[in-house]
Amino acid sequence: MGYTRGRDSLFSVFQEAPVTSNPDSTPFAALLARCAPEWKAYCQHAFVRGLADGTLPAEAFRHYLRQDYLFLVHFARAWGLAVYKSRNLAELRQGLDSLKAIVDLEMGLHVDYCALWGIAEAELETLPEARETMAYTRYVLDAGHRGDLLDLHVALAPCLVGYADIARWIEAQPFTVRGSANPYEAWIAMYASEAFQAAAQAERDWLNARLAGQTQERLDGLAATFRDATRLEIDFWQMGLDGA
Ligand SMILES: Cc1ncc(C[n+]2csc(CCO)c2C)c(N)n1
Repeated sequence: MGYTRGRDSLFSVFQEAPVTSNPDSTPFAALLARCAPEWKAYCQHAFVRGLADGTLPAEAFRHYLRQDYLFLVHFARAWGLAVYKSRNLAELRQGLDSLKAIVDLEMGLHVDYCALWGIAEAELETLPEARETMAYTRYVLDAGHRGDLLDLHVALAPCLVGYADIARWIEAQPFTVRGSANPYEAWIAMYASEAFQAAAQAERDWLNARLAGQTQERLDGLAATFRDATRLEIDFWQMGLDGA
């Protein structure tokens, strides 16, 4: 998968913000702390544990991969919405670059990866959409429609930042199996890669810059959005397990 291709390729578009020095006292860390139970349930879900030790049933992973194709289509639309919600050229460029990265690169990589798991592109194009996919993707789009660019980014954060945290959590577990003994090695390596981790950090940095100085009332609303999106990520994992 392409995230391991290097810092100047797929995720370079996310890497403009400076690196944070103390991630534990940032506004984004405070937002995360308010959703700690949901974040833990998401990052340490049974699906994630199955990826880590390689025991996840292949059919659960296939169901997840199929629905993730549809997820990515709507995720691309969300970046299109970010373009629309932009107020200056820098924001326009950020949204457009992310949109282009998904449409021109990530979708193709996902289709290739699905093929390795025996899922043909023709099947992906005619898939019925699961309710969990609908709920999550339309929630994110609605958060962006009714709010501004910050609301949209907060709704998208569990996706980008979450998968980075998940990969790091997997790497730290004693039961994790790495290498060819684990059929999910490529998935783990992609999200654990330096390029992907840097992209997630760039998003944390962007959020920290925007969250700083917001009123308590505004932060309450954003925490609710972040919590909802995290709950919908939990449902997405569960959908994978239930599909097996
Ligand atoms: C349900 C679900 N949630 C998160 C991701 C991860 N993800 C999807 S797009 C993207 C980032 C940048 O374009 C990332 C990290 C996923 N694949 N599926």
